[in-house]
Amino acid sequence: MKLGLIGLGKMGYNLALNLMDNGHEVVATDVNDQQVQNIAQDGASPADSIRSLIDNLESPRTIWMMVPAGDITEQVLSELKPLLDEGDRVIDGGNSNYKHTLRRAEELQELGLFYFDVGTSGGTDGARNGACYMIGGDETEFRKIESIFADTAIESGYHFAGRAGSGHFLKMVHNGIEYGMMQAIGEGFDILEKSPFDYNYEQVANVWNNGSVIRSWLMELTENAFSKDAKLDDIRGVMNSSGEGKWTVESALDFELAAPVITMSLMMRYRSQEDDTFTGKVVAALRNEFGGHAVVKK
Ligand SMILES: O=C(O)[C@H](O)[C@@H](O)[C@H](O)[C@H](O)COP(=O)(O)O
Repeated sequence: MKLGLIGLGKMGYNLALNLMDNGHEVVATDVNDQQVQNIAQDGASPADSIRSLIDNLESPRTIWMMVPAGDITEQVLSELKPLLDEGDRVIDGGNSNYKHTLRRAEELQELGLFYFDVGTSGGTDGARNGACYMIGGDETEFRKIESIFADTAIESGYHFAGRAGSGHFLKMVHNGIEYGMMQAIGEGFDILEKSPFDYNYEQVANVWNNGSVIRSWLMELTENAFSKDAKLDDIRGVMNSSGEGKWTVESALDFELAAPVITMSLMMRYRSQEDDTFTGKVVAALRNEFGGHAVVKK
């Protein structure tokens, strides 16, 4: 089918190529003109603005947004809304907070538009060669555009989860799990690193990928990383985060349930942003006060 794609970053560009490989016609735009020219050379119809993208599609239009979650998604949507006609469909393929998705879906519904939240996993390689989609929205309408997901997903790699919001909620929890799994892998290698043995981490990850209980894509990526830099000497252990883990923990708190692994993984990411902590200073000072225990001076 013919569809519009807004956002030609690492994910969007690869998705455009994937869609075209699978016989879909893509009208694409981005704030970066160079990316628009590049994708035109790769076979898409270039649009120099959102308005021109809309003008190049017939209603009911399908517009796939592959832009960063938050303010940018909000801006693109407010630019899009007045240009769309009743029955048009908007897909949010970013990692949006599901609460924002619920609000946006309602706002679009009032205008007679359909909103699909599509949590997309698998990174840039997935976007290019077969992604994993977690999809929320109107089911009848979803069935009309199902082919764009079926064709660009890995085999059995898309799931219609239910009403609007359910796709992004599912992706959020997926990412919470991702935090916990990565933290556990990191801690395991840290214990190996402090051990009296001299392990080769690439080989360790490799053997764990062959038949062990913890074999996984994350362990394959671990193996890749160690194959490039045996002790990861070139990078610092600063772990950034873009929100999904925090929202997962917020949901657990809202539901008053225990999610200690995901919560601690998130806290460890925050901790990694600081070289020293005030908490540590206070505890060290207290040990010194009550027991005369030594403190490490600056
Ligand atoms: O499933 C995926 O492909 C990932 O979850 C991806 O969507 C996520 O955005 C990044 O891994 C960064 O997430 P953090 O910045 O929160 O670590």
